[in-house]
Amino acid sequence: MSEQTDSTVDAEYEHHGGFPVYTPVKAGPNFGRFVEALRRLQDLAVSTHIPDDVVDRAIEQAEALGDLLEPHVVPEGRSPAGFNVDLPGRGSLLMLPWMLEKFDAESVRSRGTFRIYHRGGNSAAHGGTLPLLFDDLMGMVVHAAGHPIARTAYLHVTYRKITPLETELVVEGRVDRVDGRKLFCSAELREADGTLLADCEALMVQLRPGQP
Ligand SMILES: CCCCCCCCCCCCCCCC(=O)SCCNC(=O)CCNC(=O)[C@H](O)C(C)(C)COP(=O)(O)OP(=O)(O)OC[C@H]1O[C@@H](n2cnc3c(N)ncnc32)[C@H](O)[C@@H]1OP(=O)(O)O
Repeated sequence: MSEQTDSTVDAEYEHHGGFPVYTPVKAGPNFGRFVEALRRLQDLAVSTHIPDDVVDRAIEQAEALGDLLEPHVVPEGRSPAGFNVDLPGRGSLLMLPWMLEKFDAESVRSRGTFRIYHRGGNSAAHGGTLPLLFDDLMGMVVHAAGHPIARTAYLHVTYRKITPLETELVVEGRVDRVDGRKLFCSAELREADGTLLADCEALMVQLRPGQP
């Protein structure tokens, strides 16, 4: 997405608080592969015990990669990262690398796995990675249901069972109730066979004009 300068394109944008107007920045053909290569590095960074000489070579190569990328830094909203729905995690390295499979006013559903770099204790997904999944989902739920951008006021996650790594899981959420600016949302994380792993209740609050 990039900042939109033509204010006539979306007159509704006055309702999106202080958010800038975004338009899609399409990822190039190899951008998904680039992000996946970085995710693989994250998996390896938390699951290897490498000898010092390999650490030194890895630092050299990682720093060289940083130098290659640095000149291409752009302002928020002008990178393809995070806004390409045909890529896992919409092409964002921060987001869970999941694929959207339903996005409409009724609900938003996505499917994917927690990876090695999401590992918490004893091979379960780290407890902090579930709120990340749910919070990002709630942003999409609000948008899919046709509401202006809202911010998360609270996000209550209930952990029902250990969330496994490298296992295909499904998350689905929806807006349950609207009360003025308040959108009460819920979501569940399940295994492929429907077993409930965690659920979430969130309050999303629509922003006032200019609100950050
Ligand atoms: C065409 C379009 C294309 C768009 C295409 C792009 C899509 C691109 C999507 C990007 C999507 C970004 C999604 C961001 C998702 C995050 O926000 S993630 C960041 C985590 N959240 C934050 O940082 C939020 C920080 N907190 C805040 O900014 C403010 O506290 C809030 C949440 C905006 C609320 O503040 P406020 O506006 O001053 O609200 P306030 O008047 O105090 O309260 C309003 C109502 O909510 C209630 N309330 C507020 N907080 C709570 C609470 N914690 N518990 C219970 N009740 C509460 C109040 O009691 C009040 O109720 P009523 O009296 O009206 O009944």
